Amino acid sequence: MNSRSFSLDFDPAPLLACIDSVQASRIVRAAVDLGVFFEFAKKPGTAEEVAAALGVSLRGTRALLDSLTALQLLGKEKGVYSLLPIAEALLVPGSPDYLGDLVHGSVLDQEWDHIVEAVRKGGLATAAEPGERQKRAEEFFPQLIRFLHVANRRPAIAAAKALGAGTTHRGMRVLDIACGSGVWSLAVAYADRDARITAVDFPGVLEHTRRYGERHGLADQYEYLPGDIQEVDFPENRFDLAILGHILHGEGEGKSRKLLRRLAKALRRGGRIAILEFLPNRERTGPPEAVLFGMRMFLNTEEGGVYSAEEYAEWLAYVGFTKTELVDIGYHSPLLIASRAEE
Ligand SMILES: C[S@@+](CC[C@H](N)C(=O)[O-])C[C@H]1O[C@@H](n2cnc3c(N)ncnc32)[C@H](O)[C@@H]1O
Repeated sequence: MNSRSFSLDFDPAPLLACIDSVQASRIVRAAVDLGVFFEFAKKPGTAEEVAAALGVSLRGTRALLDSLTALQLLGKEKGVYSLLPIAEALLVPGSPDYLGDLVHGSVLDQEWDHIVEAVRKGGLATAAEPGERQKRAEEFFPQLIRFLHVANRRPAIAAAKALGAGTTHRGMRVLDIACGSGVWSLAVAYADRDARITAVDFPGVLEHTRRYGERHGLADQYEYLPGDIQEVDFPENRFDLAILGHILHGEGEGKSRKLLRRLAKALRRGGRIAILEFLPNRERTGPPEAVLFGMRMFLNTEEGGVYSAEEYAEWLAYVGFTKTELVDIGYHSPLLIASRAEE
């Protein structure tokens, strides 16, 4: 017989959370597939009414609707369920910020199924000719920027405030590098009617940027510079602010440093660089979102990775931006503002 023992000398929660983590996404995916949010967009209803409308079981509908309520996507009062604003904006098909198709498994997540192979081989991303890189980007990024336009919108408002848009820094000339939807510069344009934005991205993505600008009534503050950020000519000595929102992680150290050197020339006296990035600590032991994002970069890119605030500060100092300030904008990606010390 074994000796008497029953203790567990550690907290199993970190692993249990990993094992359980699939639940929420599968519940939301099922609700999207069954048309639950579309049904509630017509009117609130009881489980009985929704089950009848969707032609599915009452027991399953109750479990699903209660789960969605616990996940804070539906409200429930006296047995009647209704969409909360988050579900109305993000999960009803046809909404401008619809993300339901992404919950359903998207191009953004395909690489995770090949993680074992990637770790064995040292990566999955294959080198691409410049034209091919642009083609891949123009296919992949329109979907990602739809997600980022929602995820980054509130942090962008906080960042624009921290950058003094419309207050201490009126009428800034802003270069939004690899702008995607333009979410970070749109917040600056919204805060300051006199701000002027030059948006840089691949031409096929800039078509989307233009539409976001129009949607928010801010398009008249924009001009566009299409091309590869590593090759396009930036006008020299022209800008007050260069925004690098979630781009350096994909470029990796060598290309990021090269880009920063070119941006330093594009900025005029007093100009600043704003970096929005996942920032792991230097040992890369946390925060978890930042470190795990490094795994995503390993899977999706040839050279990308995550870098600490100290590493970015070193790269920035090398191109003359020796003053750096880290601002908490209530997000997994803080705002790093860099300027030249003498200014
Ligand atoms: C992760 S998204 C970030 C978008 C936006 N800055 C944000 O934070 O929401 C990366 C963007 O960089 C663009 N991009 C990536 N590599 C690029 C390159 N070499 N030249 C131009 N744009 C590029 C993509 O098209 C995409 O819009």
